[in-house]
Amino acid sequence: MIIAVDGPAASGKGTIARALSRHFGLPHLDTGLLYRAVAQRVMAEGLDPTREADVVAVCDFEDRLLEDPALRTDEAGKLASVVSAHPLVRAALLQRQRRFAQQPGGAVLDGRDIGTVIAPDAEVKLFVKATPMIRAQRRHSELRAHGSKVSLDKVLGDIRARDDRDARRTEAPMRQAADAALLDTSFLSIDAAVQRAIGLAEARIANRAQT
Ligand SMILES: Nc1ncnc2c1ncn2[C@@H]1O[C@H](COP(=O)(O)OP(=O)(O)O)[C@@H](O)[C@H]1O
Ligand SMILES: Nc1ccn([C@@H]2O[C@H](COP(=O)(O)OP(=O)(O)O)[C@@H](O)[C@H]2O)c(=O)n1
Repeated sequence: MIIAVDGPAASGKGTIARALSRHFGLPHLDTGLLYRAVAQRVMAEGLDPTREADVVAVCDFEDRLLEDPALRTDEAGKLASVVSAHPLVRAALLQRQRRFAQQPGGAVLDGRDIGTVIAPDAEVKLFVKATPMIRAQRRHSELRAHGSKVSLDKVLGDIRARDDRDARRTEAPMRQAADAALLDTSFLSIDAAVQRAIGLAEARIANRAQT
């Protein structure tokens, strides 16, 4: 069984995807980390992120890079959304994600285009959203907890710019798949959002078993 969880920054999709992975006993891939890893290599090697061919050249990296805490910074997230707009960068990361999705027994993946491009046949698809201000507050607390002094206004501005870039790009833009269930976490606690996601997933699974 493949579970696809998509949505914008700090909507709670990673929290939900990890909880679904535990609940159903499936391996989980945070696909945003792949783009963050590419961004990290672009920074480390002093490359120009707008030069598609140069970025493609750093798309082949080992899994252990995904554990680097530097990938979690705001800069890496922002640059990830610049490099992820290049069609050839997306193509270079596609098979890695499909292989993970199609492993025997299934998997949970979260990102922007899992339900639309990576695993369009996923049995369960969720699109997680929350208002930009609530997402900015969540990301702001997270960054503050890691020692950043960034202001809420700056985080909100970055989130809006990233939403815009991710939704407007021509290749695999962020959007809700036609058959994805929408989950608005704006006014839900983490526990409530997770319970709602498990309920939606189980309803989908039961529904498919009947048809
Ligand atoms: N429903 C929620 N209510 C409050 N905080 C949440 C909720 N869901 C997630 N968070 C917190 O918001 C931050 C971003 O969540 P995360 O799951 O990493 O989002 P995403 O993967 O969409 O970027 C984390 O600090 C997480 O603990
Ligand atoms: N499947 C995916 C996942 C992430 N991304 C890009 O990678 C960036 C960082 O993704 P992320 O999921 O780590 O970001 P957060 O939602 O955690 O802030 C996004 O803004 C997208 O531009 C993508 O294009 N496709």
